[in-house]
Amino acid sequence: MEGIDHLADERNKAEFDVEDMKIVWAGSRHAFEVSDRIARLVASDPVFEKSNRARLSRKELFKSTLRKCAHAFKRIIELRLNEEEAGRLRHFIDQPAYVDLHWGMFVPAIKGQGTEEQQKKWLSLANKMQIIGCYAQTELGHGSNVQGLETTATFDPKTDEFVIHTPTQTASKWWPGGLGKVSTHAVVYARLITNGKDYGIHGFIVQLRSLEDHSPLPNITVGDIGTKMGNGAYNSMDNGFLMFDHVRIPRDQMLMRLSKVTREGEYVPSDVPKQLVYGTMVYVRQTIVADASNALSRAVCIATRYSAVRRQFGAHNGGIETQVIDYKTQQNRLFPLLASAYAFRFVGEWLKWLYTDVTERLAASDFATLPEAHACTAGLKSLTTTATADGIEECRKLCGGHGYLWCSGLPELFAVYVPACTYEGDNVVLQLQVARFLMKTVAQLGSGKVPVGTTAYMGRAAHLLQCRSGVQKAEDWLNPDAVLEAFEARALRMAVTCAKNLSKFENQEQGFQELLADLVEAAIAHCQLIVVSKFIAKLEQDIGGKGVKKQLNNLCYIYALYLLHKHLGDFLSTNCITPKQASLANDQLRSLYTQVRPNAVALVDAFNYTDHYLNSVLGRYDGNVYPKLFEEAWKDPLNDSVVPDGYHEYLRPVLKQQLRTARL
Ligand SMILES: CCCCCCCCCCCCCCC/C=C/C(=O)SCCNC(=O)CCNC(=O)[C@H](O)C(C)(C)COP(=O)(O)OP(=O)(O)OC[C@H]1O[C@@H](n2cnc3c(N)ncnc32)[C@H](O)[C@@H]1OP(=O)(O)O
Ligand SMILES: Cc1cc2nc3c(=O)[nH]c(=O)nc-3n(C[C@H](O)[C@H](O)[C@H](O)COP(=O)(O)OP(=O)(O)OC[C@H]3O[C@@H](n4cnc5c(N)ncnc54)[C@H](O)[C@@H]3O)c2cc1C
Repeated sequence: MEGIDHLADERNKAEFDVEDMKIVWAGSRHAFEVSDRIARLVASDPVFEKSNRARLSRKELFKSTLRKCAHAFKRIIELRLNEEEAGRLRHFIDQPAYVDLHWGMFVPAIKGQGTEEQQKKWLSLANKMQIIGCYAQTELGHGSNVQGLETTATFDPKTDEFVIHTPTQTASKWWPGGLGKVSTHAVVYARLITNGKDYGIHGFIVQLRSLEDHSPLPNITVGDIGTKMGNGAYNSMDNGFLMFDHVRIPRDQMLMRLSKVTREGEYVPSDVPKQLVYGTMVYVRQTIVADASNALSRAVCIATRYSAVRRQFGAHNGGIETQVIDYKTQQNRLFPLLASAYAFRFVGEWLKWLYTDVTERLAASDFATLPEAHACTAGLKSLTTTATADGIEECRKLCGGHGYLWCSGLPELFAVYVPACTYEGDNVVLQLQVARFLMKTVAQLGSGKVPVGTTAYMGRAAHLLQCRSGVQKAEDWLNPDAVLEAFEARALRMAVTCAKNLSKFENQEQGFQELLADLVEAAIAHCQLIVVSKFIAKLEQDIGGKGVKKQLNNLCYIYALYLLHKHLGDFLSTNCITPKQASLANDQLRSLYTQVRPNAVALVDAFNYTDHYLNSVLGRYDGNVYPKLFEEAWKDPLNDSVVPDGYHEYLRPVLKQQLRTARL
């Protein structure tokens, strides 16, 4: 059976050019070539082997992670990989590690919040990994409420130093990745106190461990917070705790790009918005949105290939059974996830553009788009990670019993991914930031201030608050204007209803707390509109390749109409559409599933994932699932011996006892 492509028939059915779709998925031919080359490099290197991760103890897993990171760094230098190539290398190695926080948060925090002088000093060390850093913000007692952090940094003018201190147990840093066992340094967020006054949260570079023997420096207590969910999974990461007992650092280790403390201890506030201290989180939230499509597409690739291999029922007169992918229920669960993976890819591309744009504006002291960038990164991070985590679990169920096996690749993917709903901001807390932004925008309607960017639609409130959908037949739901109008009207009406309900309260903050659940729903409706509109905008671009646009078109409308179906209550209760129009949307959705069906396997092939990256017996490229499931089963340590360890101590006596009882 080796060498046979069990999915060849599926691939032959495709009505579009997979190679062209690979370019669209990657973003450009260049991006495709880099990804393809680096993925193969990783797959062919035995050090990056990962199929045995579940069987390693925590210590073995951690050590193997250190080995992989060291080897990766060596390869980066040997092969002179540039930043883009190094990023792909880390991605395809596919093992959470301290380097994610070093490159993903420590370095960006210094870039964003350090002065030029500080950047010169610390980045030259960090870039060569002569120091390794993490991002130490969250404490045992506070994560979401950043303003509630308790760690203090008190300026001592006598010595020109800050004294970093953990005043209570709840003030202990708790969770930072890379902190537990690896980082030599951290950007520590603490309350700045000078001349007896508390100036709130600021970032400080603090050395934690000796660069000679790696032992913690005096008055620093540091360690790993313990094993996390899932075998393998995120346990390769040393999330840590950290306590300071009056640790002294030089004044110039406060990150001083935004605000400063002078030699005399005077606090010089920044002339830019103080929220820029949150800049690293905005950056990482943007990367998390881009990454959501990776995780979801991976799960969808496994579930789609396996659904084409797996057969149940439907055999007549000894014929073959039905492929489970042909069941409409399977399609109704799987294809919206396939469409979501593509949707998140394109909204991720757009968000990257928005982030670059706001960064350029900030450099030119234009802060006008910062609130929108914050709302978009927060809201889309929340929306895409929630949908991806739920989607991975749905893919596991789509694979039936075998999806529950570790070797399906899905349990570990879920366990690694699901904390994305919490880190970089709890997903509910983040949607509430969007809700605050929306309430402000609604309050300004009619004031002459024209909403722009992703809230531009609110400027057409007069129309959107009273319009009725013109859809009369199922195909009308393929009209971008009809879809956009329904999503815009729903989002606006939900936001306006919240604003109206809010205005009934004398105390606005009390009203906000009372209406939290409705506000989150309104924020989600707004974020879904962004994703739908960016997918539609993508279709308006010049996309070449045989049949590619047609497939993307189908996926775009599956995504939109699936959301419409899922949130039908919103659309009906806001009178944006009628029950008849909802039923037509459903008809159209079923028709789209039929059109996608012959292309499904090719649409996941377009992700161009190697078997190494997928690490899934069910998602193998060749579909040769059953013999490989046996191979994996035989590798399990329980099958090392025919009679298990413990038989003589614990099984035999029980069996014998039962036998004796039966004879009596
Ligand atoms: C070469 C190899 C490369 C390898 C690269 C690898 C890359 C991969 C990296 C990915 C790694 C991922 C690993 C995960 C690691 C996880 C890390 C973490 O989790 S770090 C900790 C994250 N913590 C949080 O996210 C905390 C969440 N809380 C908050 O963000 C905020 O406190 C809040 C948003 C809840 C606001 O709280 P609140 O008290 O209401 O607000 P404030 O008073 O502080 O401010 C209100 C004011 O500010 C505006 N605001 C808030 N946040 C921002 C922001 N980020 N940007 C701009 N503006 C912001 C807010 O809208 C209010 O505005 P106003 O006008 O006053 O209404
Ligand atoms: C795997 C992982 C890695 C991490 N890495 C890092 C790191 O590198 N560096 C770092 O500093 N931190 C890190 N964190 C911490 C992370 O950022 C926080 O856990 C996260 O911000 C959530 O904060 P919390 O734990 O305080 O949750 P809480 O705020 O305690 O949330 C608990 C519940 O309360 C609800 N809730 C909280 N506030 C509100 C509100 N205002 N309104 C309504 N509901 C609310 C939430 O929705 C949630 O349901 C990591 C966490 C994890 C899980």
